[in-house]
Amino acid sequence: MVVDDLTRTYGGVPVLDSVSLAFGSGLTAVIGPNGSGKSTLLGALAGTVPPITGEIRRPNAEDGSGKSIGYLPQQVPFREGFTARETLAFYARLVDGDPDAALASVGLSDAADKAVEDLSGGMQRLLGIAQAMLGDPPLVVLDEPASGLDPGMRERAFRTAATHATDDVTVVVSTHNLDLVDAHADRVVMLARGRVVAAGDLDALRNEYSVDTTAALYEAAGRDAALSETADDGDPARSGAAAEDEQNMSGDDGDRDVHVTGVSEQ
Ligand SMILES: Nc1ncnc2c1ncn2[C@@H]1O[C@H](COP(=O)(O)OP(=O)(O)OP(=O)(O)O)[C@@H](O)[C@H]1O
Repeated sequence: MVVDDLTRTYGGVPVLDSVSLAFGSGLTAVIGPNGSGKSTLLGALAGTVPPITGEIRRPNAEDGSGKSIGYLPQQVPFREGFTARETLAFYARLVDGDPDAALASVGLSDAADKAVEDLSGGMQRLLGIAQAMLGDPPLVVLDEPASGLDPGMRERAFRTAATHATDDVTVVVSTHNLDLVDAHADRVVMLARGRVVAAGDLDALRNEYSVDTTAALYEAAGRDAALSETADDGDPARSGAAAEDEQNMSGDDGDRDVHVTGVSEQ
């Protein structure tokens, strides 16, 4: 999947600013501070947020007829009065999926006959993940799948997402749970103020920044982005990377505002 020069504004204010990315198969985690544009990017990937400018090219379902995108939005409005199994069965009929297998994949088999309104918030989240994955779409977009879940359930949600992310399937999740990114993600996109500040293979990025964890990467890339912004404030014509190199005179690769490996800003 390719995102090419995507810009989205609200009220004239850019929320995503010239974002270009290429997503490979596997699990990509989109991270960044509150309000950095993660949900907007995921909505754009899922097709619910139309870009103002730019383009998104998505993978198609294998035979061109199945579900091509599975999407878990931040809020899932399930219809009250139906059980978890009935809810998934409704969607499963549309895409030739198996509701019981989907419930089992997120550990909800025992809750199959509970009405959705009687499920806890976390269980509803897991049901949303199962619904997004029904029909095995080649692209699954999960907006904060671990939000509101206890540690065990968070782990399960990410494991389910990672298991689903095969050579043929691209799974994109947004999250603030950086330990789960360490444990499960193949690639990372970090946003700050609507811009990509780091993107690529997680191991390669950790190497590049000489850090061991995604939390440390988050700090380092955030610091670099802030430096770039300060430099840009002084002279908008200068790139952040160039300004930073001038500041620290390090003479390294000068590539610190955008990292290109696997998931890449193009
Ligand atoms: N429908 C909308 N109308 C107006 N502004 C919006 C809308 N959706 C998002 N925004 C603004 O866009 C910015 C980015 O929001 P977004 O939800 O994409 O960030 P986020 O990184 O997902 O944040 P969080 O981590 O808090 O979920 C915020 O300033 C938000 O107020």
